[in-house]
Amino acid sequence: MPQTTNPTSNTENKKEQVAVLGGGSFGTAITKVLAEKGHTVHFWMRSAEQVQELAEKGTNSRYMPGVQLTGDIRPSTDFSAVVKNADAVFVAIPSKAFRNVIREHASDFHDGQIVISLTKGIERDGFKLMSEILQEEIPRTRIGVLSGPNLAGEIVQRDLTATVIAAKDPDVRRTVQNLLGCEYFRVYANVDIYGVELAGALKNIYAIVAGMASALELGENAKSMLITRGLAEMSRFAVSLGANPMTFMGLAGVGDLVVTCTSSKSRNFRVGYAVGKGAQLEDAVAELGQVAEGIYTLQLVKEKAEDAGIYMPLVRGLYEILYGGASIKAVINGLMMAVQNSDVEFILPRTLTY
Ligand SMILES: NC(=O)c1ccc[n+]([C@@H]2O[C@H](COP(=O)([O-])OP(=O)(O)OC[C@H]3O[C@@H](n4cnc5c(N)ncnc54)[C@H](O)[C@@H]3O)[C@@H](O)[C@H]2O)c1
Ligand SMILES: O=P(O)(O)OC[C@H](O)CO
Repeated sequence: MPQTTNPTSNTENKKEQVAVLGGGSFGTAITKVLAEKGHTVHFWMRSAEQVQELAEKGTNSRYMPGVQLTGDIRPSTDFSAVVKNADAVFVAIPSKAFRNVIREHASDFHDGQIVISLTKGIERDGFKLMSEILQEEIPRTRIGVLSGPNLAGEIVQRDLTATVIAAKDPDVRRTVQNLLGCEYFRVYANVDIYGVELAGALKNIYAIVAGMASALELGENAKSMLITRGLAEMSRFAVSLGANPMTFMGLAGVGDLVVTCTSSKSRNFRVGYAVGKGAQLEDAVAELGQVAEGIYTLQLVKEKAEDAGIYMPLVRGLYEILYGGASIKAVINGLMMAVQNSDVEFILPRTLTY
């Protein structure tokens, strides 16, 4: 008989030793969730001042102003000490620095250790995702990625959300569900690491587009059209690179795309909004003071799509605006007047008449 009622919680409450690498907004948010679940969190930050502030006051005012962290949190600049005794390691280092940090400290990780990337970006050289970097630099570990509609500023307020752990090893998936799952944070599972990770990186591009549309007050219908065509475009791209299209139906796909394209709490959305209001890209990024991965992902995806012959009109249009000096109005007009084609190309193939 199919089960029609909710089973009781499958979350265990065993206390573990865990490590978080990266003292920015998301590293801080995940540290808070883990510490509130009772785990001992060894928290690596590169800034000695931030370590001191967290140790003395329980705050990270540079990245999470006004948020009090409680529980057994052990901040440190000593990478080796942080990683040494951890059963699982969560990595929240921006994509630009990710490989260097892992490579420099590769010998600190131990065989079979669980290492989970929280980073939503792509490496320029070779178009590598963070799980691929982990595989190359620390192949003795067990690798996974975590991605979903997870605005750090909401998680630290204990606002309800969910995420996805993608890993090949079922023990890694179960362990991460147990480590993080709680009354405000649910963890769903997937095996499509590449799809989950690509979805998290690609949605940042469309969040910039959506921020721009919001600044220009294009309307609610336009917002919906952009999100849906963004989904079509990102899944077309990911599938051509080997991801499973169904992943884009889940929290790491639609879920994350919707939140970042509709919320001014998203840094990528905010950059798009500022440019839509007339700011220069460099000024918008400087004003943000935090990472907006979509700026870099856009360049890499545009190049990759052109090399592979993948049709990505929103990516191309945004690139022309941000890096080619095109007017937003001309790009919108070009997009609206392009060949009208299939809605869902997995049902009705696109006609290649352009
Ligand atoms: N903030 C969110 O809501 C959120 C949610 C999910 C995923 N993410 C992803 O998490 C990753 C990290 O983003 P964030 O929001 O924490 O960024 P952030 O801008 O808030 O912080 C970046 C952190 O990285 C550190 N850092 C930068 N270069 C470093 C280096 N060379 N060595 C060591 N540390 C370095 C900075 O000191 C800072 O602590 C990004 O890929 C982002 O897409 C963020
Ligand atoms: O603030 P952003 O735009 O980096 O988005 C944060 C998270 O990825 C939302 O899930």
